[in-house]
Amino acid sequence: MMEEDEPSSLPLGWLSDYFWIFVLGTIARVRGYAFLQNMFPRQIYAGSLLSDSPRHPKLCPPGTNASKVKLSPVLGVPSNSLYAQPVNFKKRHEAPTSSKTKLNSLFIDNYASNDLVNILASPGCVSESSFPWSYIPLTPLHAITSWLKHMLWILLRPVPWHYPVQSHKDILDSETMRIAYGKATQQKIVSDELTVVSKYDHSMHLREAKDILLQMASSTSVFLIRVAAVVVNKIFRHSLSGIYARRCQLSELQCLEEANPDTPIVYLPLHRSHLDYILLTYLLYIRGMRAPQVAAGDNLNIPVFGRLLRGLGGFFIRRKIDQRRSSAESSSSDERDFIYRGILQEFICESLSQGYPLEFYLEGGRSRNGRTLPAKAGLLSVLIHAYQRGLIPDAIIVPVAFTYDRLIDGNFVAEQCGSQKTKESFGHALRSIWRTVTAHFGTVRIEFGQHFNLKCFLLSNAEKFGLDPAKEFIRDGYTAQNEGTLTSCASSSTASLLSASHTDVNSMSRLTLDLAFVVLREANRSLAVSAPNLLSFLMATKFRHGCEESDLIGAMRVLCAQLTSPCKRKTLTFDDVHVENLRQLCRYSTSLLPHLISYSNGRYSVSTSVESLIELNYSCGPVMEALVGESVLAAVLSEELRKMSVVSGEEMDSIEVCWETVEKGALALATILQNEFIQFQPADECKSVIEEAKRSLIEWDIMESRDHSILYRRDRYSLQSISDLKASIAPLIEGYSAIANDLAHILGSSHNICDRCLQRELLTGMQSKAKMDRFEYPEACAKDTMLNFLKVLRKSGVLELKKAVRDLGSQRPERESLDEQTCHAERCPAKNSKTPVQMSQIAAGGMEKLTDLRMFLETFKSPLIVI
Ligand SMILES: CCCCCCCCCCCCCCCC(=O)SCCNC(=O)CCNC(=O)[C@H](O)C(C)(C)COP(=O)(O)OP(=O)(O)OC[C@H]1O[C@@H](n2cnc3c(N)ncnc32)[C@H](O)[C@@H]1OP(=O)(O)O
Repeated sequence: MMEEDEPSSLPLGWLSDYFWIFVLGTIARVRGYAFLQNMFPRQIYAGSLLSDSPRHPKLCPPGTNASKVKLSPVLGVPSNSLYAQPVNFKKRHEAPTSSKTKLNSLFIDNYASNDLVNILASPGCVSESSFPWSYIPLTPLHAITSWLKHMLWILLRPVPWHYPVQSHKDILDSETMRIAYGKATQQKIVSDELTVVSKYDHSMHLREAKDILLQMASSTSVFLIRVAAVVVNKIFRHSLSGIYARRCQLSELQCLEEANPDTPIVYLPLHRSHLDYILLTYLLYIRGMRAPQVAAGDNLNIPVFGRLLRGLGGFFIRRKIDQRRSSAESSSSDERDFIYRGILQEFICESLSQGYPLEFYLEGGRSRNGRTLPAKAGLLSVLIHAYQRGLIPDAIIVPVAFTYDRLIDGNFVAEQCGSQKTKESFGHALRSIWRTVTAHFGTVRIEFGQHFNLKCFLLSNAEKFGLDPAKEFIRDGYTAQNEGTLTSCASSSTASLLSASHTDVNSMSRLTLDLAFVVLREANRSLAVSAPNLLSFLMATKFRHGCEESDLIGAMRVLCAQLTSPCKRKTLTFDDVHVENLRQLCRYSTSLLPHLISYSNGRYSVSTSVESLIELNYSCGPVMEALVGESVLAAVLSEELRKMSVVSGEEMDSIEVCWETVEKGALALATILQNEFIQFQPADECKSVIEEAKRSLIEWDIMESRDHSILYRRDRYSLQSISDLKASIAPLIEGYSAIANDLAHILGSSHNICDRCLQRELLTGMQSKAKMDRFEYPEACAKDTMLNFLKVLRKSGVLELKKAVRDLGSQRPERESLDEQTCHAERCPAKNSKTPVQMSQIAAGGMEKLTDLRMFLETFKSPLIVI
């Protein structure tokens, strides 16, 4: 496979190194070194300058003398080639520090293992063995030719598949659309109280369908993908040190695609950055695989870029499928946009049946808190439906996860502090590109989770949800008769966008959701943890008040050992966990997050502004998720220990706690935190997560297992570990507790408040408390924390939402028409508009539940005294 990838297979033999070396070697002898060096500035990195061995470059960390030896202008030479710079270059290239200074190759040793491949570098880039170093002066020219070859290598990658053009006519005339037109007509009859439908109505639906399809459809162009791949490579080699993927996973995917040409691959990545879909398409193109069609929110359909994305495989979908709907809560059949749903379903089914791979983001958008979001199952239901209809023989589901050392999209702090999301626009896109080109973001790691077959999943899980696998998922059972029931609301085998509301089709929708959770959990499991993640986690929990470097390195070693232990098996983006390497990684991570963490005189410290802490919390995400079970268990355990010490009133060497009590407390806390962590969804998964956490704590020697209890030694290590683990969820507990208190206050005095006002009041309340230093963890004042807790309150029957429809068409004054549903908030934006509002109020018996919840959360706030 690799030989095939070599750029020497290009029709560019005459550009070979040796040809140029021969021609220019002669010139060099005549004109001398200086001339060539001035002509071709070269790219040399601080780390590699100190290297005298290409395999083991001796790298210099930032802050030391050597890091002041910086780059000259960037030519875009693959960083691998820099290994070979001879030591004596050091003196000649002491250039001043610039913002372009990269630590690019600083940690290349951490990544360049045999198992990993950097998809930014072509396999044939210069290596020591293939280049005669006696011709060192010609390196710049060599760099240009090898750069050219690299670009051509990317541009001329073999494309294994012709991308078929999708026939709009077939979609518009399909059986599904016929049903959709019928349903839309019925809807019109009911809403307009008509008795007859004119021909005009039918052609109106057809026109509407055509418009929707035009807005939605992609038109993949191989030429555009080729050009985009070159541009992507060029841009990201400036701003990233590397994009690493596992060789074995890539080969496996390639084999999978080659072996199953008729079975579409469905990529389901976690969504962290706009880079996700760019890198995935780039990677697949570079490896000679089919580029997928990617579901993009229609907010990205902006001038110029919208067209470009279409050509690169993007198709545009609404973020809210029924825009006519006034709220997500109502799902009466009247408000469903059947034509849109029909087109979306048919478009996806048609692409899948033509063999296009599909990519979409189950979370429905980028995570704002660094953790995995709950799934939205609409598109997944279309996939299952396409299989049920026999349009595809099966589908290969591939969970994907990206780890960024530093997020290119900026951060989500403003949104978390209550600002509106910035609307995508042409200018915004240009600014983002500029930011990307002019800054450095470390490395990206792509991990593919364990792939599986859709058919296999459905057949083996159907019974769990009371479905008959033979009836539902044996393709041959699908007949035109079933098609009839597609829209008849009766059959459970119709989990599609056009079928009965998924709230009615319980078993099927639960199975679909289960599939979504399996994918998200698998992607989450495979997510690699980077050094900045680890550093952020430690600085946000254990070392909030700063620490000595040696303490940090010690804690990081323990954390790495815990995460890679047999019970966790997390992947780290680096292999070497020796002290010196960890020291370098910490400094490197600090250089990527300078506004959050600083290092001076051997001490690390954290910026304590609310904004910084929120951003730091984002960066902790993957570690928090990996340890969430242990953290919940630690919180409950520490409360039990505190209670026991109070009761006994004496210091004991060890304490035995009843496991059942601890487990019960942990499950209750996990249920409250279920919207924060995908690990606790669905609720019946919580128990296994807590069981697994128990095993981890035992394996890490923090506690011991007895028959029905756990033995806990009161030594410094155990107490400190419990306290550290608890600290990772402490901001959430503090946030929830503050919201519960404020809510009792707000809804106690004003019984009705529109939901938006409630959210705003809660957030501003928390923010003003944070300003007055009333929070131990100010990052608790994040919008997502508040929204997630409100969801919990609604689910547990504390709060209820009521829709208030304002009838402003009448002549009555607005206040009267609102009746008792008036929002009492002073600044209610909906007060003077016709917007229907959601009113939040305490449900019957909700106040008591809220009080219980407040008391429960309060118990976890008391700190554990570490002896
Ligand atoms: C070479 C280098 C360069 C490469 C350069 C590449 C560039 C390449 C292109 C760019 C590409 C950009 C990519 C950006 C990335 C995003 O923009 S991410 C955002 C867009 N994507 C997504 O959101 C995908 C996931 N979301 C979904 O699937 C959502 O369900 C939908 C379809 C958007 C609808 O969401 P919604 O309106 O909130 O409604 P939801 O409650 O989910 O349900 C809608 C219907 O789905 C069905 N449904 C939902 N849940 C279920 C269930 N459990 N069971 C059965 N049916 C269900 C039902 O029919 C339901 O209707 P009702 O029963 O409620 O009436």
